[in-house]
Amino acid sequence: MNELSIAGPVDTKPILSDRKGSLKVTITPAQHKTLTHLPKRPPVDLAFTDLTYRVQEGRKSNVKTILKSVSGRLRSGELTAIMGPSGAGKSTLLNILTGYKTSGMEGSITVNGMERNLSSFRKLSCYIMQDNQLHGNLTVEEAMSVATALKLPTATTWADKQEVIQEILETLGLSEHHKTMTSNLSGGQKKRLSIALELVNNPPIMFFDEPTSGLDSSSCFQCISLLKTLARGGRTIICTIHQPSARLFEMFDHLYTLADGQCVYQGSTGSLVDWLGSLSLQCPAYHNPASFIIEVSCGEYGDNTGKLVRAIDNGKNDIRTGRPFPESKVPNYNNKRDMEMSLAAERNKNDLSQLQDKFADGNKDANGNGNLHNGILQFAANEIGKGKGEPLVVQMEEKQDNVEVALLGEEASPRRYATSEFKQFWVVLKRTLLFSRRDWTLMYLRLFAHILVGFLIGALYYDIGDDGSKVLSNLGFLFFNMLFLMYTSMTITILSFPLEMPVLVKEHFNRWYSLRSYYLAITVSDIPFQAIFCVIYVVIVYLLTSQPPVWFRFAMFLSSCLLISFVAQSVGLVVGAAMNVQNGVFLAPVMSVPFLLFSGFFVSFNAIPKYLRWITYLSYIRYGFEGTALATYSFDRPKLQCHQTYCHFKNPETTLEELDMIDADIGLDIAALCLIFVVLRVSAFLFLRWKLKSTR
Ligand SMILES: Nc1ncnc2c1ncn2[C@@H]1O[C@H](COP(=O)(O)OP(=O)(O)OP(=O)(O)O)[C@@H](O)[C@H]1O
Repeated sequence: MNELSIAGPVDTKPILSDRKGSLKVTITPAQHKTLTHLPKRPPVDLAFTDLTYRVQEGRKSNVKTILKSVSGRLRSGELTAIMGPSGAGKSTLLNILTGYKTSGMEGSITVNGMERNLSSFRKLSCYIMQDNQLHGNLTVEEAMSVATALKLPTATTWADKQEVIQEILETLGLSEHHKTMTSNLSGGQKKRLSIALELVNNPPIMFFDEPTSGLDSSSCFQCISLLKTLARGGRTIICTIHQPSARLFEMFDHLYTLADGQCVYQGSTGSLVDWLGSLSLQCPAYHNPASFIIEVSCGEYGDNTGKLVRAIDNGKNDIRTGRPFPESKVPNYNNKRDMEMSLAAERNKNDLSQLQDKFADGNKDANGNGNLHNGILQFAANEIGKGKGEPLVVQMEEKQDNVEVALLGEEASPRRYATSEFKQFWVVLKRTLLFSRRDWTLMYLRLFAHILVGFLIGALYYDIGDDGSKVLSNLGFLFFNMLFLMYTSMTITILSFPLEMPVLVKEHFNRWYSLRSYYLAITVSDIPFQAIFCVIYVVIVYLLTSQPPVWFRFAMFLSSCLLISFVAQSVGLVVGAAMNVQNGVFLAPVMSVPFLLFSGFFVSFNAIPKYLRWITYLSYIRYGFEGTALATYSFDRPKLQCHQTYCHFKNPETTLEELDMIDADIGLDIAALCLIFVVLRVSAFLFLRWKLKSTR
């Protein structure tokens, strides 16, 4: 006999059997799950009035208006869908509301009736972008630990953080996957993890860009159910969505529809069909209302956009309330009954939030979802009917006060981030070191390449270091070292760094850490690995090629090689920060060619035309090559051995004269490399900052 056990929200334990008695379904009561350990945050209503957004296209005079004086109001405790045909301006509106885009915008955005302060608003909100942007090399648990370490105040104890993680993972159905690598999660699980990470500090406003994209219908349902549960907990949940199924559509509380940058509908999803009908736009029977409004917006039933925009006053009206807004901070009730009704609805939201666990669990069962949902709504409706009017005035006033205090508190706080910059640096550093350890390409392939090439070079130039007849080959060896160290450290950074960008954009925007802490952490994190690989390579080639066995010469040789690899890594960072992988992989080697040509190996300094000599001063390869050449041949090195009748370069000074390095100073070479290193690292930071701003 098959037995199917469903951990459901129902308190009874019915046993269902088919007629033959072959299937037994046991519904066991679920654990009571609530997000009780999350920090308390105020409910937030967001309103925007006469919002216009313009971009400049091509020439300066060509201005395109994407949003045309739209208004709207998004309430706490509601799940809002922003819908519209492709190109209507949904993502643009979302980007403006989140504060992701700020330039080119006109109009007003208010938070709980007060003009939005972007800085404090960003602390109250989070933006979950379409493509999840997760680090694949972390387990769910590790990702959550990083989020709690960065997003919760440092004073929060380890045990409390663990409680928060446990609670969120359980509520979002991820606890059994806590050891799974993020890269191995399914699409729906990745989406839930993205939400879980942002839920850590319990932001009262959550924005989602197409949360259901790429998910199958069951995962879509789970995802929207989850968003609805979050909304029922008093949060303001706003998402853009492309034509949801009728089942999904019903789950949204509030619909905001755009067409050609204007609002064509704002109100409850349930009122949509009637409202369109009142404007002589009859939704055919059994037709999905979501599809119908999109078809109407696309002009499939004639040009109705103007009519709809006028009827809804471009978003100033709301079909539910029929009242214009934004409303004043203290609601302007017409009479006592209006006030009581409104407050009862407010309280009802709180009642519903107590049921969020039941709703969430119910969604796990694809068959039972709808009924459960209706059941909860029915329960809520009954609760409204019970009329607990008298104490509500006090409740509401308290809520108003709390909102203001909380918002003012956030605004008054000078801190942009929950933790100190040092803590951010430390957490990001530990996370980056963990990635590096797990990244096969970054670690083991790189180590293998250094050892393999080291032995290959050692075999090719075996024992030539002290042979007066092979000095030219030895110079070739010195130059090749520069080439190898430069390319390995540069390309790995060019390839890996741009892949980090989307995660950086998301986490930095959602106030996980400052760019400075992040940059410092990634700068520091790769230095030890690069240093170890470089030391291994240099030891192998130095010994196999029989370079002078003198400690101070080895130290100078190694220092030059280390600095070259650090500088090349910095070039990789600049290129990786400024451009994408394709452009970087092509441009960085091409841009290195002049530096290689002017390194002093192909043409000595005096032979270079005077007007081109300045390039040699910029060539870090020159300083590295000069450093290793001086470490090998300078400092009164005794004459080399000569096994032939005549060795022109038997005297090391002859080699230095030939290279125009007789007066060169290794101290200057090392100082120049250090200076170039610092300049490049600062430039990479500035490029990164510019890139973060320009992507917005
Ligand atoms: N920087 C820009 N320069 C020029 N046009 C832009 C720019 N950004 C957006 N647009 C245009 O604005 C319009 C709205 O874009 P948006 O991405 O907001 O649409 P959308 O409703 O989200 O579309 P979709 O559903 O296809 O993602 C589109 O016509 C788009 O081409």
